[in-house]
Formats: sequence, structure tokens, C-alpha cells
Amino acid sequence: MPHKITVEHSFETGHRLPHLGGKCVSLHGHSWSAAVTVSAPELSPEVTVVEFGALKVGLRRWIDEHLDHATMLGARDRLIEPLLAEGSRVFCFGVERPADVAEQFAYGLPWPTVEAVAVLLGRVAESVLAGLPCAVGARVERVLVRETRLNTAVYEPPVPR
Ligand SMILES: Nc1nc2c(c(=O)[nH]1)N=C([C@H](O)[C@H](O)COP(=O)(O)OP(=O)(O)OP(=O)(O)O)CN2
Repeated sequence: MPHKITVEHSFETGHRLPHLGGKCVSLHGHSWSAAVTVSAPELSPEVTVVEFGALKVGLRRWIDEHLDHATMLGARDRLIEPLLAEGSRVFCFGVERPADVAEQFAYGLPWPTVEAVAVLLGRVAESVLAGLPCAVGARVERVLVRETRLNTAVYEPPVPR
């Protein structure tokens, strides 16, 4: 699509990936960053794809409330209970019927890999965008998530038919 805007945010979050083995089994943290690109075929009457501030507020609020200073774990991870018992913030991926509405965005993603975080934030961004005035046909085109200076994942949601 010809028109694209990108907003970014960062968050400090722990995770672990016991299914990958090696050092990923250890609980560890990263300074994550996410860049969300929204595209549109035509600009709105306000000459925007979507207003930067409104999109950033929606995304930042969700990330800061649910991921920042939390630990992202898979639904089957045995660290969930002890961390919750310690009063730590935990965000679970791949819960089948999550009581927590926010965790519904992580359905079908059993472990918090960088790829899974990109899909999660793509779904969150789609939900934020759906509540904002924006150009006709505006859609989330790309989510880039950076876990370390060297490791990134990109999710490009399928184009709706
Ligand atoms: N495809 C994926 N592979 C790995 C993921 C992932 O999310 N998706 N995650 C990890 C670990 O979380 C780890 O934090 C990163 O691993 P790695 O890059 O091997 O570790 P370093 O940052 O220490 O790398 P160096 O370049 O050696 O410093 C692993 N794989």
C-alpha cells in the first residue's frame, strides 16, 4: 500500500523458552522494542493514515500494563505459580481459555519466542487500530520486534480477503 506510518515502543520484560533447551531454559530479561507499521491505500480527510499520538497511546498503554516489567511464560511453564505467589507480574502465552482478557491475544502461541511476541503485538495493534478514526482500508502491515541488538522477528498479518 502506498501510505505507511510506523510507531515504536520499548519495554523491559523477562521470558524463558524451556522447549528450546540450552541457555533459553534460564529465566532472563531483555530490553525489547517494537515497531508497528500501519498502511492505507488512500489518506483520510485529515491527510493521515492514523494519528500517531492516538495509535501510540493505545499501544503503549497495553504494553505498559501487561508486558512491561512482567515475565512472559508459556501456559505449561512451572514457574507461573511460584512467580505469581511472589507477587510478580506474569503474562501467559497459549492459555486455552484465558480468564485474563489480555492473554486472549496470545492464543495459539504456546511459548513467548520473539516471533510469538511479534504476532501478539500485531493482534493488539489491530485491536487498537479498530477503535481509532483512520483512513479507509488502514491495516496493520508489519510488526518488528527486537529482543536484542542482534535478534529480531517480523510479523506481517495476512491481508484480509
Ligand atoms: N527463533 C528464535 N530463536 C531463539 C529465540 C527466539 O525467540 N526465537 N530466543 C532465544 C533466547 O531467548 C535468547 O535470549 C537469545 O538467544 P541467543 O541469540 O542465542 O543468545 P545471545 O543473545 O546471548 O546471543 P549472542 O549473539 O551469542 O550474544 C534463542 N533462540
